[in-house]
Amino acid sequence: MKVSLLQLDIAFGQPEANYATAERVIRLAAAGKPDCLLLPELWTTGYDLTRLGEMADPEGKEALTFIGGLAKEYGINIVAGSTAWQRADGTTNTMFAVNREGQPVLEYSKLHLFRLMDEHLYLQPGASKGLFDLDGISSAGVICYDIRFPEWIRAHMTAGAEVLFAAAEWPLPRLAHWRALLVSRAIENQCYVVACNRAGSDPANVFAGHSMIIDPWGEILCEAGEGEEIITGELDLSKVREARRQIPVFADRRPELYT
Ligand SMILES: NC(=O)CCC(=O)C(=O)O
Repeated sequence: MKVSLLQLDIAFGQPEANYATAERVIRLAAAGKPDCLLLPELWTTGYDLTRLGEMADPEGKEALTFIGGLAKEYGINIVAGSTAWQRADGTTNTMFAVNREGQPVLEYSKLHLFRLMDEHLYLQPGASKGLFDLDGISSAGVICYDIRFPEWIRAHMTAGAEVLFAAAEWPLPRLAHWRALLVSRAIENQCYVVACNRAGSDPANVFAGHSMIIDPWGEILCEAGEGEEIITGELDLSKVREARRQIPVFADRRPELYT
């Protein structure tokens, strides 16, 4: 599977401008004929939390239609990072994915809200797993701060996932954490980690970029710099099976002792 990561800069609180950027960059990336694209977290609005309720997309319909249309036009899978969805009980930070026919295959709302960036004041947390199937590959999706919770990622891996897609707006001061956490999630779960961060800044943060693809042995296959960039890498799923065969971590677990 060939995957392209779209490390976009995001205009603060300007969905129209961000849709235009996303369309331009998706068309550019799709020309390279990847099997799958990945976008960052909250790419339609950025972290304009005080206005997020006004800008949130009712049940994600606008974003789903937009991304679904492009996926179908190019015949590619799109793991569409996350956008703000308006629900009956508030706003969620929701990741979604569509298949080559433009049909939704994933809807996952960020489970752990990041207090340092005030998410808990404006967002409702999700409550279900981000498992999905992409061209027959068992996959999982998580959003930014969720990568700090290894037990949550493990719950997806014990359910069979082989690829972890992460969408983020991760600030530059914690770049070292971003890299170490992602590499750790890949090694401990013997899976591919495909992680797309944003570039640029907003009134409160400078973001780290450094989107990357990591293989099941923890080797970084490709990594962006800090600016806007598209990076592309190939996943070879036989490497997941080989790593899990050589070091049978999943068979050796003793979960009855872990609580
Ligand atoms: N958008 C986020 O969830 C940021 C998470 C983060 O920066 C962290 O250190 O964790």
